[in-house]
Amino acid sequence: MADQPQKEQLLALRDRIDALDADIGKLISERARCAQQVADVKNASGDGEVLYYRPEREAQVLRKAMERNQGPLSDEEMARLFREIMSACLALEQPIKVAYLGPEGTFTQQAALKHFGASAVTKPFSAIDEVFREVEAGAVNYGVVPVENSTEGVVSHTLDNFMNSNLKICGEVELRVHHNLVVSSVTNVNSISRIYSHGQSLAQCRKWLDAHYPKAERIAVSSNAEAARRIRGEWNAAAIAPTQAAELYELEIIADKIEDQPDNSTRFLIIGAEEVEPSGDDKTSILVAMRNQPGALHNLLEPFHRNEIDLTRVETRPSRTGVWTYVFFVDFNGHQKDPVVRETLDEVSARVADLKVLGAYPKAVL
Ligand SMILES: C=C(O[C@@H]1C=C(C(=O)O)C=C[C@H]1O)C(=O)O
Repeated sequence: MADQPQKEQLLALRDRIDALDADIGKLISERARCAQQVADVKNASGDGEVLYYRPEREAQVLRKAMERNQGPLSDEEMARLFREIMSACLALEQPIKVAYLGPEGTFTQQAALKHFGASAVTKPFSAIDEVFREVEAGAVNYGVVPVENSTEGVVSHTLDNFMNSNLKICGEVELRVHHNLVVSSVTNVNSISRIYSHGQSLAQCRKWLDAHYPKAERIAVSSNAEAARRIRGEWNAAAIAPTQAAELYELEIIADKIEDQPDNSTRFLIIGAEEVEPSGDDKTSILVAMRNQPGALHNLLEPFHRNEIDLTRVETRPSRTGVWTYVFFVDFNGHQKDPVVRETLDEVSARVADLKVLGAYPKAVL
């Protein structure tokens, strides 16, 4: 092959790719037919509402795709391809409807696409409460809301919503978050005196802004995408926004990756009405209300420690009721149906004023 002219080599390789594509196409169709048959089976045995989307099964499919992978594609790249194949297959069973904290172009939309794939029908809402309400009303199957950022900490509004909601956490998504300084076609880049963004994004770029735009006024708005939309009519304004929002609103990126922490990332939760079965590598989130007494936190955490359950997060919020002083959000490794987790939760329940399992769900795969 080495002494073949380049043109012939390329022709031969392209023939080979065409043949492989034909095989891949056939196999994908066969897979899609199987998914349709799964739907038939689910319909035949289902009394009442049929569950087409199975988060635990999807996590297993993605993990297997990564384990099988021998390269040259990275495990993540391989899983992403399978993510889209599954998304398209599920859409044959039933297109999944997902509400997210919008508007279009936000990181939450990226998280929704990353988790459900491009065949999901996604709908933006302008507040976290509205996303919860939409899922509660059954207008959509799932919702996507941000919950914590690696630089700025917790998104308290999301946690507060769980106090008054019966929705379950069905999954989590992690997203590397990069910020850009963007301007519109009417901006005079030498006289930027206002910078719009979401409060969290402004905070995540604080040092960069101090160094480069110390005099500009920083204005917090409801989302990065809203910031991007706003500057289109202001000659002296810039926005901090994700690349997607810059593209959507036809803005120019004048500085990229301006976040202070290079590994800046945000975690999102998938909320839904149904509990999720164990996938083999899961997390559980609980909400605990406690009376203010000495040793209360130790009492809560001790059973986890004794049973060797890894806590991944402990967050405190004011309870907003006179009765309880503290409310804790605790995440830990394991599924609420694992025997050791069940025993631990029973023990903890007996020690606190109230305990609610917010959900057990597959750990983020991608
Ligand atoms: C095919 C199924 O239904 C859906 C589609 C899946 C797929 O394409 O692999 C996996 C889980 C479900 O979300 C199933 O339950 O196995």
